[in-house]
Amino acid sequence: MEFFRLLSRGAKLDNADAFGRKKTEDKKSDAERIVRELDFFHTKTASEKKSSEDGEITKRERKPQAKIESTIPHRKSNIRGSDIPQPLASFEELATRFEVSQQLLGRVRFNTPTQIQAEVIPGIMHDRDILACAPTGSGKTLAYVLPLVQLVQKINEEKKTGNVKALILVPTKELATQVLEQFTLLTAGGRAGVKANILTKSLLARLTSSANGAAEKTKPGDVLVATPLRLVRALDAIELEGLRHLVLDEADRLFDTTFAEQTDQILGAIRKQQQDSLQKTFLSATIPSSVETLALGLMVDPLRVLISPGRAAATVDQRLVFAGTEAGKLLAVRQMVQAGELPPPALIFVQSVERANALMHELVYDGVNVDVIHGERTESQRRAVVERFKKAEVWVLICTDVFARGIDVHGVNVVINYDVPQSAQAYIHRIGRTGRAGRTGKAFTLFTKDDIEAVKIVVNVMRESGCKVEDWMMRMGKADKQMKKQLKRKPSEREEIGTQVKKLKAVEDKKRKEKKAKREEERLKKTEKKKKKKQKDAENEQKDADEEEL
Ligand SMILES: Nc1ncnc2c1ncn2[C@@H]1O[C@H](COP(=O)(O)OP(=O)(O)OP(=O)(O)O)[C@@H](O)[C@H]1O
Repeated sequence: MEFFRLLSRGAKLDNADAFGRKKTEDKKSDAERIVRELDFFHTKTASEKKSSEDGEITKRERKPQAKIESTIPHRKSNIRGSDIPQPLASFEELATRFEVSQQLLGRVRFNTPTQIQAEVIPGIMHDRDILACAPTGSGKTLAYVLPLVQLVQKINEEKKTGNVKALILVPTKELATQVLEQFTLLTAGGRAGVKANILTKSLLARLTSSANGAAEKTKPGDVLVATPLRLVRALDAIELEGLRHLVLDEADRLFDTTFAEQTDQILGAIRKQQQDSLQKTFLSATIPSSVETLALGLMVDPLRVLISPGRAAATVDQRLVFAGTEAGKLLAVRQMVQAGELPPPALIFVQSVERANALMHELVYDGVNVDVIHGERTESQRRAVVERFKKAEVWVLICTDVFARGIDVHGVNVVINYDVPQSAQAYIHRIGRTGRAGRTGKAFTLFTKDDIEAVKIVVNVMRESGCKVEDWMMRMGKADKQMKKQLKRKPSEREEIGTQVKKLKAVEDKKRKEKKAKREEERLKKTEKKKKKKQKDAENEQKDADEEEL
């Protein structure tokens, strides 16, 4: 049973009303009921999987459901599931425990695994399904890229088919590029016997013509990194038989309303074509309980790794700034620029494309080295902007939520939420663009008197993350549930950015036009005067000539 059909009956908890669900229904019991019905990957029949630690091959019967059997409370992370593998103390340990080659280990640029890597890497090496939640910037990408390179290398050594062995699904093209970069690094650009590709427009075209017999055979690569919409278009052209690993990076985003239908189609196609058992890894810095229930329902005997769930990265210093009005927000940003409180690289998040463009015009007017990224820019424009931002050719990047997830730009110092984000998840991901990989960063959220409800959500995250919360913030109370849903669905209505400036400009323009008209009038008068004088002179000359003749 496809999860989308089930979702449309009620498990799409974040946007339940859009699916016609009664508001009063109990989310949790609904999701649990759906999970009971779900058998997406036919996992209820016991399947045997290989597991190899210390070179030893063991056979294990996989269990059908998300059964929490043990927890290890002494670990800093909260990891649950049966037969929990030992965490990884060092990358070197991979050589002895899982026969990972020194060449591959040599390409890892770090000495010690992060907490999430310590748990997820052995989990994937043991062929376990994993649901992982860990803060932004904690190294979740390497946690799956490293073991997958090793495992796919092994598969290729045994039998090279050219089919996809590992599929990585991500919500944006920028994130896909970033993930591919990690694969490229660890596979030495494909020289290590594993070829990774992004599903680009041109690869999609080649795959489609090759499937239609119109062009020579094209293979997608051993590892394919794709965004949902493009992958849906490629489904008929890709052989998924032999697919052994599936990763949903930013899993909660892939299950939300924007992508749910496409993710469902992809999972349906995998189920149809893929014969062997499939190892699944779902990760995000935010996994709401509804998504957790749903994800666990798609897994077999999963490991659930929860590191500071629902919290923003502890390395981000979070501040709230009351700006009074929309015009006050612009003024606040201008003051920050002048006071040097926006050391580059910096990101400014707004809630819409129009607002991103408007804010950019304002800051360009002030001489700030700024650019903009949003969903209405072309793919090549987006790529170029990210490149320029990474090279510090752009100091301040204004973005919509397209840039909020997964993007890892070295050393972003400050994130400004020019518009208060619409959910706790959006807030956590946006501010997580700074304070990454152990570095510190600052996040400012500007708000007006109309943002009080949305700010309550931010205050709650701040409190949960252990941030200093002032008394006045505590007195705001909790956000209303209904309000939260409403906010998630639709951003707040706001006065246009730069309205005040526009008014001033309009007055100036009017004055300028009046001056110009006056100058023109004077010029015309002068010309007329000159003309008349010329005419008079000519008449006088004629008169003189006539008199001389007489
Ligand atoms: N073991 C490690 N030690 C130090 N730095 C690391 C380690 N592993 C990864 N990093 C670095 O940490 C940064 C963040 O990693 P990554 O982008 O994978 O984070 P993430 O957890 O996926 O974040 P997000 O939730 O925002 O997507 C990257 O620059 C990466 O190179």
